[in-house]
Amino acid sequence: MMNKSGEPAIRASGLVVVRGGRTVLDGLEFSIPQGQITGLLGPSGCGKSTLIRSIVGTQARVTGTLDVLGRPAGDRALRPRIGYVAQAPSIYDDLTVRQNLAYFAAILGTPRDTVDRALADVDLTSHAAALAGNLSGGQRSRVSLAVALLGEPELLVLDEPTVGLDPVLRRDLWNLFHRLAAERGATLLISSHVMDEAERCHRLLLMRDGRILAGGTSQTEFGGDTPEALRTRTGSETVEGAFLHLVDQAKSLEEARR
Ligand SMILES: Nc1ncnc2c1ncn2[C@@H]1O[C@H](COP(=O)(O)OP(=O)(O)OP(=O)(O)O)[C@@H](O)[C@H]1O
Repeated sequence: MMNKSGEPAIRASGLVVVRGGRTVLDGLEFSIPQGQITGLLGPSGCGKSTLIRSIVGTQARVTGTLDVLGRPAGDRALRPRIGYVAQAPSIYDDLTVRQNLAYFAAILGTPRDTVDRALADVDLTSHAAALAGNLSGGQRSRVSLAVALLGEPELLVLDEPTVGLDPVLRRDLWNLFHRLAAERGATLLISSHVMDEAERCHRLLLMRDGRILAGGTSQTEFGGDTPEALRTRTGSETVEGAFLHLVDQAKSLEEARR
């Protein structure tokens, strides 16, 4: 299932994205290790979704280097190897949960038993016969996640998967993410603007205003700071504290340059 070990799952160098005349990603340098959970954190509008879309190959006007599982991002051969869950759930409201999964399984050509496994993974077995249109927001996003799990992708890219979920479901989903990494060797890239989720990740990439604030290749050789390294390096008790410390540091550097 995994690539040659030692190779990063994702590697970016000089990555730039311009949208509507604005430089939304400004020369990113980072790498993401295989088989681990990397959290992509930063405030709303900092460019997380743009970076995620670049990685899964749906973003226009991407320049620089962006390699995913050993191939250039967007390469057709990558499609079955990546599971992507966007912020808005992409499911059919007039089909049941099971019908949604069976439909996507047929398109992907995955065996039928993958449907039951994906349902169990996201804890929706008891809702298999419910119409997707009648589900809560959190349940709908779990159906989207189940669709992404069908093909047992090597890389799972999840854009804010825990938004709007209650604490119990959030915990259960994070347990699932850890099982996918530990037992199936999957690589997960998970965006969030909730800093307390950072502690649940193996590695972190912190973003602000289209730039990497921490976790880029300048800090560590192999991409991503651990939450602990970030806290230690900044003398903070929490990742949120570390983030604020780095924001202030970046601001005073900018001011000193002026
Ligand atoms: N067509 C466009 N023209 C100009 N700016 C744009 C365009 N599309 C997006 N942007 C800007 O690009 C930036 C990055 O957007 P993006 O959706 O990647 O942010 P994000 O970090 O995912 O935010 P959120 O967490 O709120 O989804 C935002 O500041 C947004 O306003």
